[in-house]
Amino acid sequence: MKPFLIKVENATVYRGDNQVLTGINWTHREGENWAVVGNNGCGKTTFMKLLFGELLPIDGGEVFWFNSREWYGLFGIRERVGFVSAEFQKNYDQNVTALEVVESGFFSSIGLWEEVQATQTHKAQAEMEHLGIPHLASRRFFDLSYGEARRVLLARALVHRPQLLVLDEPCAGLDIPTRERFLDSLAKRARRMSLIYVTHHIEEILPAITHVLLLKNGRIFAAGKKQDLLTSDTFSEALDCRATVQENDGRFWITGCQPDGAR
Ligand SMILES: Nc1ncnc2c1ncn2[C@@H]1O[C@H](COP(=O)(O)OP(=O)(O)OP(=O)(O)O)[C@@H](O)[C@H]1O
Repeated sequence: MKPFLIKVENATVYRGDNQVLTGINWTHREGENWAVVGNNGCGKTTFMKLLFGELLPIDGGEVFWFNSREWYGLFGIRERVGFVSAEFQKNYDQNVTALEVVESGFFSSIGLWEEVQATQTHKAQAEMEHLGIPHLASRRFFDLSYGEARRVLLARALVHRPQLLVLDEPCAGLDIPTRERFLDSLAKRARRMSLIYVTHHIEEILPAITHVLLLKNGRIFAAGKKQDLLTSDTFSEALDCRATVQENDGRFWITGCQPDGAR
């Protein structure tokens, strides 16, 4: 059996007084790429925060990283796991430039507290070029449109070549050409890193994604191989609607949905 990247054992997670996740058992092994799908409020972002070490389980639940049963340490996790989340968009200083945001990816920090080497600046510029945003480099991050800022954060996550990249709805707010450009660059990277990709839109699930985790009301509804789970019946039950799922050229689409329950 291949080594695990993340193993979650019996994790129950509270946020405030809300029990958001209950009894989660899940393992991500090397060579797998996962999509995480579920309705609003089912606990996807909470689950991502658990995987990134930002939230901890209670009642004896545990999370382990990189095939070790020791506490990996937040710094160790940040070094090897890239995270793209809309929340980062709010946390940056008003005067920081887009290039500086990308450079901060080398230090897994929000903001720049260490001196940036010339080679790091070149890599950050190359990453922006690759994502089609070199023209944003000297703009204030704070002034960028939502979609522009999202692409800068993608460059930030990719620049330090993480072993595992966690993306929480990375394409939300992107126009279709930008989304497809991003997915294309992600598909190329997926050969060299593992992915966990949270989305509401199954058409974003790339051929490189091998497994799907369906969350429902804070519990795992189903987890397994993509081909087994991306079906109309499973989706209808997981999302509480009558959905029609179709595959086209390695991508999946919901071509019809009646929001009146699965049955
Ligand atoms: N800081 C918090 N304090 C209390 N409850 C919270 C907090 N953050 C989230 N929740 C609640 O936890 C539940 C799950 O939230 P979460 O953001 O994980 O869901 P999600 O599946 O990512 O939703 P969406 O698809 O809408 O982004 C929601 O009911 C939410 O209201």
